[in-house]
Amino acid sequence: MAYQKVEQYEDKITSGLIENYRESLALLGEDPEREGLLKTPERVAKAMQYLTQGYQMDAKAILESAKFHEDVSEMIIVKDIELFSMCEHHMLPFFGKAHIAYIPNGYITGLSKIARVVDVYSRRLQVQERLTSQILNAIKESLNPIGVAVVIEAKHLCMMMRGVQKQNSVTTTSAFWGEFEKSETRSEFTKLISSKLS
Ligand SMILES: Nc1nc2c(ncn2[C@@H]2O[C@H](COP(=O)(O)OP(=O)(O)OP(=O)(O)O)[C@@H](O)[C@H]2O)c(=O)[nH]1
Ligand SMILES: [Zn+2]
Repeated sequence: MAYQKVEQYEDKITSGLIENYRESLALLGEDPEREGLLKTPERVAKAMQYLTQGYQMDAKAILESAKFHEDVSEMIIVKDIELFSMCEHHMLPFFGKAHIAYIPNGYITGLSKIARVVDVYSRRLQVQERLTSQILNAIKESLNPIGVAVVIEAKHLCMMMRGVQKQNSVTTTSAFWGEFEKSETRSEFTKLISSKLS
């Protein structure tokens, strides 16, 4: 019964979005009834729901679902994690890579969970700075590590295909906590994320 109610609620949201996109097409000067656009409002509604599904996800639950006791005290780095998000100002994509490190304090998490946390926060309307700090905070609060570092490099379509129209600028944001606030730990991390696998 409860499940049915959730389903009905989700259907209502989807049909509301479809109606809105149909109207938007007309307002933009298109004919929503022409063949190629008939299913477009539905496709866009589904795409937008997919791209914002992070609101329904719990980063800490994901990290804790594969939390293992392990006496490791070395830096663990997962780098070059692709990310696709949408800027909250223009609802246009920004995309790039995240590099994440933590130093465990008795607990590690599954490596894939680190990449999943990136998806949880990037599949929302975002600014790159907040995305960076939300990832850091989730790891910090779930694993209670000795330190966490997050660096994100991204290109923003709102700066490329409109507005200032700069095609090559890359924005780098970073957040460091704990041991990574020390310059030697931070530089070891920076050195390791810049090295290429051969
Ligand atoms: N700090 C930050 N700014 C962002 C991000 N994504 C987009 N922006 C910026 O948000 C700003 C919004 O500025 P506004 O002046 O309100 O919007 P606008 O008139 O569309 O600005 P222009 O893009 O300069 O044409 C722009 O400078 C964007 O480049 C982000 O992730 N972080
Ligand atoms: Zn933007």
